Amino acid sequence: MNQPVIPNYPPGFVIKVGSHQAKILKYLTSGGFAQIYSVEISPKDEYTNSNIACLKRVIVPNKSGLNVLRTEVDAMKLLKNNRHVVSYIDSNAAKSEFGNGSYEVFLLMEYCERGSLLDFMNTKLRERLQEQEVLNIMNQVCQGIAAMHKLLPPLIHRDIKIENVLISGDGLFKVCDFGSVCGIIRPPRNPQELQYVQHDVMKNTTAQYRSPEMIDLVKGFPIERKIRHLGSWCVALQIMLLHYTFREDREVAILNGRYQYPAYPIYSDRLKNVVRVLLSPHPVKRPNICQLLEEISKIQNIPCPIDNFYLERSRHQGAVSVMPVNFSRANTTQFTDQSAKETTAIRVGKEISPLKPQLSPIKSSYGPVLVMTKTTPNSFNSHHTPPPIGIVSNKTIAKPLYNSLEDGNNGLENHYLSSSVPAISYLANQHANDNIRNTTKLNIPAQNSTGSKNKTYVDSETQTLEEPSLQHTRILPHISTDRTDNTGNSIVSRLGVQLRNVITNDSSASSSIDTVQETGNSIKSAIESLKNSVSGMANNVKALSVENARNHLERLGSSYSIGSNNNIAKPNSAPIIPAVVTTHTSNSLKTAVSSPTHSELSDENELYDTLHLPDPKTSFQSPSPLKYAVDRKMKASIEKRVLNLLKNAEDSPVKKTAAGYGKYTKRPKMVSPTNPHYHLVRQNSVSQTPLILSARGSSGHPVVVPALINRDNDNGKYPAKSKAPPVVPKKPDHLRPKPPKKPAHLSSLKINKKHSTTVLNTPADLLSDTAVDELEKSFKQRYPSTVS
Ligand SMILES: Nc1ncnc2c1ncn2[C@@H]1O[C@H](COP(=O)(O)OP(=O)(O)OP(=O)(O)O)[C@@H](O)[C@H]1O
Repeated sequence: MNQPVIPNYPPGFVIKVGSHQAKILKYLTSGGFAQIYSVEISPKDEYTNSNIACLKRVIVPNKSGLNVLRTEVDAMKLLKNNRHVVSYIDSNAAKSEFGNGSYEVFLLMEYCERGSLLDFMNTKLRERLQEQEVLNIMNQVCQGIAAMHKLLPPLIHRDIKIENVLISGDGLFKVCDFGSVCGIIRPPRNPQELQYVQHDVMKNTTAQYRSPEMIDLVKGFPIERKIRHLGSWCVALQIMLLHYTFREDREVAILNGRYQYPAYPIYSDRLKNVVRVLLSPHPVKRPNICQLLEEISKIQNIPCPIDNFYLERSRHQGAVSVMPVNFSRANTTQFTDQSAKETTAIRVGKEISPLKPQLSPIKSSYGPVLVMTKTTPNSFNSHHTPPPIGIVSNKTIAKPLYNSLEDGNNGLENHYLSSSVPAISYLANQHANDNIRNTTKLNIPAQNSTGSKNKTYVDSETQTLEEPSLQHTRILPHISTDRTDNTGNSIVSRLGVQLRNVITNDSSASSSIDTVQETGNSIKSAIESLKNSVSGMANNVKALSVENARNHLERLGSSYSIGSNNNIAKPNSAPIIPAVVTTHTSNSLKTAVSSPTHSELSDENELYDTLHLPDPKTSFQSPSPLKYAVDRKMKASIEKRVLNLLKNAEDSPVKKTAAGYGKYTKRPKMVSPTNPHYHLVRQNSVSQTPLILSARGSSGHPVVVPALINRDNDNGKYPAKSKAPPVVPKKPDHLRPKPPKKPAHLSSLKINKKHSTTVLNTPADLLSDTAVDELEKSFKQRYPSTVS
């Protein structure tokens, strides 16, 4: 969003925001797009019982920019009064005097006087966050996220990061900045959708917090809440724990689940296990937010602050809260009888079969691999440790203010498994204004007359408009008590507008896609996209471990012919986000995807592969000969390159160092007042430019966390015309920091083979030890549906 530069309001300046008068007290800061003030409001806010609030002022150049702000406001209204979400107070939008057709949006919200989690972490650079602190922060932030995931349809924050967690005066951690929220984004089904999703992910997420499925769209996982998009929080968590030692390329690390712990403080194996499971590159192996919160609470020895709404809905519906897992490993004896029955029912596909033809590719591949999720009842434990930092005591942890959202809803949360009816939610009906209604008519979710198994693809910008049954809209119960809608409108319906704009190539009303080329309408651009993506994939293969390269090969699935001397592109010379296409035509995988029986799925690898592959039958509704010709060619090319890589790798293993990955950040380094070795730097425009962490190695040389490999500038954006980011010259050996010698007491630690391809330039330890393995096993037993 291009923004005119505007002067700050002076203290004492009074403006009207909705039904409130706001007097500027102090200019606080500027976000990527906003000016932030503390203000005195009248009347006072009932929820916070305070007359001090925070004013966010944003100038947007046009109406489409206004929509983005409306999304934020709507999300805040839906989440209002949750104690772990920054509470909405009032808002309004008006035409601005700055720039023709521009608007000014004012958003009044609860004032979090203790600043952000980033600020807090910066005060802890020396002693770092202790386990109880980490757990407390996680617990509270997860509650905020849970409130979003609990909505029907659920909302995904997409930009959870330490800058977007604020701390209120009474020490509560709260999620803020809902400018990137969306519904579930299904996997792209064609180059046009792929381009759109790529664009959208780039625009709305922060690189270092992306989940693997956001980075590697080729895998075809839907980007959704719950386990599949906990990625953002997982990485945030990772940063909290590990921000001092995260050296190597982030995207590669995220994709491969590689991470390191600092040498101190020592975290418990149980917490490490949570991190380990959370950071699994495979989304199926990650817990949903309820399971995560349960586990965190157990480690803390406190009652879980929320009920498992997935499970409740399942029970309510007499169906299961399904999750695609490797059920061959699930210990069904741990389920209750009822659960076991339900599981069986799902396994044989009874519930989902009628809807199966509608499934999108990835849904088909997940298809019957469904298992009841198990949760353990909350248990109170009296001996808990009070949180050490300004965090609420356990006594104050109450059930969140979940309201009538649950009443009479249709319960099934993972319905992307059950239906792919493109949808806009009931929110659309409740919030839509005239502008949007026209669009929501196209996107309203179909629900059958029984109200069960309705869909969940709520969003989205990637939603196609192919579904005919849009007339049976059921308006679900009231969600928010606030219906003033000064600027409000349906979040999802607006996303529907954007999709329509993509499909109709109407760029006038949408902010997301600016050019015809971006919408991928022409065959040429589609082919370009495919080529670039494939090239990106091939290039990325080098950056991945050999093991991953093998996985790529396996996923290609057909007979290979070893190519001659194809050069592999230099590491990190292309975007890490590859396209969808080349795996779609694999016959062997078609078979695996189309009829995965229990026995067929008993092998983990097989399941893994199965889950990765979109169903070619459904991935492209009308495959053209041209597309397949391109596919074949590209597939052959990739096979050649990958095989070549494997061959070369066996001869001379790729030496991977942090210095070898991508370019280094150009950010100026700021020396922390408390610790000269480590720095946390907040970036403006954080949607595109993440927190840059840098450190000084023991040699005194700055060891800067590599910036994104697929970025070319500080805004994290691609150059306008460039197909691939520039290749960064290799750093001369003498300039590289020498990895310090491993302390003797750590030399016996078992290094995970998977991780061993990376040369780590940090004294920190890889903690893939047996104790953690044991804990993971135990975690699997307790959450068999979560971890395969
Ligand atoms: N309610 C609040 N109370 C106190 N400080 C706040 C509040 N809201 C925002 N801030 C401060 O302002 C900063 C920017 O706010 P916010 O993230 O909402 O703006 P933004 O323009 O969307 O930023 P970005 O795009 O950079 O994420 C926050 O990181 C925080 O430091």
